[in-house]
Amino acid sequence: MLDHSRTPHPEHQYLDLLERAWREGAPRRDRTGVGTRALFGQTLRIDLSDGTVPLLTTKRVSWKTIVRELLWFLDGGTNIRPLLQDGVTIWTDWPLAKYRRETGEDISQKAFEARIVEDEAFAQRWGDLGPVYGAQWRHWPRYEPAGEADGETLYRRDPEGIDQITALVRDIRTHPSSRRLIFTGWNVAELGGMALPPCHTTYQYFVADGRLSGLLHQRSCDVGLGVPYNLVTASLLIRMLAQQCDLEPGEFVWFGGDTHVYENHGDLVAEQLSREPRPWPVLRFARRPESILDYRFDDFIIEGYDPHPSIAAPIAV
Ligand SMILES: Nc1nc(=O)c2c([nH]1)NC[C@@H]1CN(c3ccc(C(=O)N[C@@H](CCC(=O)O)C(=O)O)cc3)CN21
Ligand SMILES: O=c1ccn([C@H]2C[C@H](O)[C@@H](COP(=O)(O)O)O2)c(=O)[nH]1
Repeated sequence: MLDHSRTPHPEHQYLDLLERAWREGAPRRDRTGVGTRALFGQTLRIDLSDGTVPLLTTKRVSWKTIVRELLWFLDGGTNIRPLLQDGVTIWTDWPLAKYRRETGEDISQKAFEARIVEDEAFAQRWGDLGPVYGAQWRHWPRYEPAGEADGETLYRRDPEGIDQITALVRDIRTHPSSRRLIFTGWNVAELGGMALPPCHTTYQYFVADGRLSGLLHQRSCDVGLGVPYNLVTASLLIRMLAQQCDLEPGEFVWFGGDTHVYENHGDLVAEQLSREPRPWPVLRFARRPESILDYRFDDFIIEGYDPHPSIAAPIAV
């Protein structure tokens, strides 16, 4: 293995984490039954001020998938249909497993995905993940008193709920020194209805010297597969928020809770640690959209991404 400790490329922080989790992580029998090696409470610090984004170069990471997923979150989406219409299949496993379990039908992933795309009613019934990220970010449930009956107060659910994203942009603009610039998907009351409780749990922002920094608390971190996506999502958000609030990007601080490598990712670890990082690409925006909710796929221009080839690894469901 190469010595990743001496060179300054920021990707070495990720590679070191991958290596340490694999070598020193505590063996655990996890929910999926696959088994992991886990560290607890890990930090990465990534400078975004030069316009770069932490798209790993020691394997190809599909930034287009990440952009589409982020736009789906921001649109309040919780059904996999719009993702599949854009060719994004990373969320199919959960609805598929549920469908197979409840119907006993041994449908292939391809056939299931085709059916979700073709048949809207089928998608309504089987494509929803419950009140996951999009629902909490844009429509956190709120209840208002709606009269009384039999001496009990009745409550009506506000159909719009609380839009944490719009509120965040407003607060960054009006109160940049606030210590409450936070949004979260961790709605305790609704965790039970989610296909998967949020992994990239809580986002916090900080403005100083005209720069916007962001911190992500990720409670559960699949270092091999999920973290490379999560680093990009959080960085894109910082860039979008900065653009909307007329700030420059600052630093991205990643904080991982249960930070694990799956036992079946050994080949990925060995292959990836044998590779030298290349310069990170730069993100440019094609325009300045009206609001944080108006970004389109074509607004994201990634320049200078020249990664090593992708590395296939199994996902634990
Ligand atoms: N065990 C696990 N790890 C995760 O990272 C994860 C979950 N579950 N469940 C929810 C989401 C879904 N995410 C996923 C799902 C699949 C890939 C994946 O297979 N990525 C491949 C390429 C896939 C593609 O481009 O279509 C990769 O090489 O990164 C990554 C993240 C992240 N999350
Ligand atoms: O954005 C994501 C989503 C999921 N993950 C990983 C982390 C874990 O390996 C699983 C979730 O399982 P839990 O038992 O709910 O923790 O998915 C990720 O790294 N990033």
